[in-house]
Amino acid sequence: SNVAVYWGQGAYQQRLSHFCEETSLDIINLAFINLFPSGVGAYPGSNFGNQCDGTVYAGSELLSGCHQIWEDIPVCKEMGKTVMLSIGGETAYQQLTSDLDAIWFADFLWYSFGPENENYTDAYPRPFLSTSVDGFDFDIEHDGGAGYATMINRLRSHFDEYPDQQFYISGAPQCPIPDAQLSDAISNSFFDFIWVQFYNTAGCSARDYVDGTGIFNFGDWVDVIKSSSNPHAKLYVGLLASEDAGVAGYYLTPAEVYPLVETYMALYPKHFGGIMLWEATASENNVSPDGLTYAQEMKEILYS
Ligand SMILES: CNC(=O)NC(=N)Nc1ccccc1
Repeated sequence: SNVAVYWGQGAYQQRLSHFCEETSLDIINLAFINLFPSGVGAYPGSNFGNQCDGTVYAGSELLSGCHQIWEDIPVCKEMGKTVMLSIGGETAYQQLTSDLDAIWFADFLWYSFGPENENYTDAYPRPFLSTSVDGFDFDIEHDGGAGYATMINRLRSHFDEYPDQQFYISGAPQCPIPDAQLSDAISNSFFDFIWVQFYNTAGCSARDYVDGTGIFNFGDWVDVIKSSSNPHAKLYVGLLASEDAGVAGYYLTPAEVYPLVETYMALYPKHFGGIMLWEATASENNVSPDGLTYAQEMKEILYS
């Protein structure tokens, strides 16, 4: 099973290739396309922290100088990594106000960040030049609901145009069921991976499992997946990669993670996909007494 990490919002983070050389990482979510288009024809905005050179496409907040990323995605692919582009995050403006918006946004993401198509190079920018991402992740933290199923179904119709290539859709709901932002999309469009953020909502978190409080609801999420558009989607346990990576109190030490993973990997072998971590730099800076980063500790647990 896999270790997935978010990269792009880490403090003083190293460039992407540094993490793609990390054998413990399988899937890397580039965070984030953080601003949605203001309307059909408008560009979305992006933010990758300390990366890129600060230039944007005229009249937009879409970064146009992400040289480290366009140089490193091919390295990541050579290393066998799956590179996803993550939409959303914590920032303000993310709303799909109509199906036309959803379709425009999906087309923009596909022609700008998917496989290069010479029929569209003058109509859409190529922020990562000719290199393509392997799919799109939805980290929708508010204003979700309608529109996402339309957007994802549109993306999947584009995926179908490349039958010999694998493209993926993933989502990062909070642990309460139904997730206010993504439950409609999960029911009505095909997800390959669902990584639940079991680290910022009391009552259903991984911390609850360890403390014997609340009800860690991985099993209920398996039921959500079984009745979704893709009953075979893989479900990941989302965790914080260090004490200070998110809301205080939700971090689990590797020793605390071990029994949770052993239990749920055994209970749900068909759906258990692995572990998702927020986020890459926090993991890098969280080295255990035996010298392993948190992600390396997670990989050891998955293969124990
Ligand atoms: C998958 N997305 C996230 O995990 N976002 C996230 N953890 N945002 C956040 C970062 C720092 C403090 C609180 C929340």
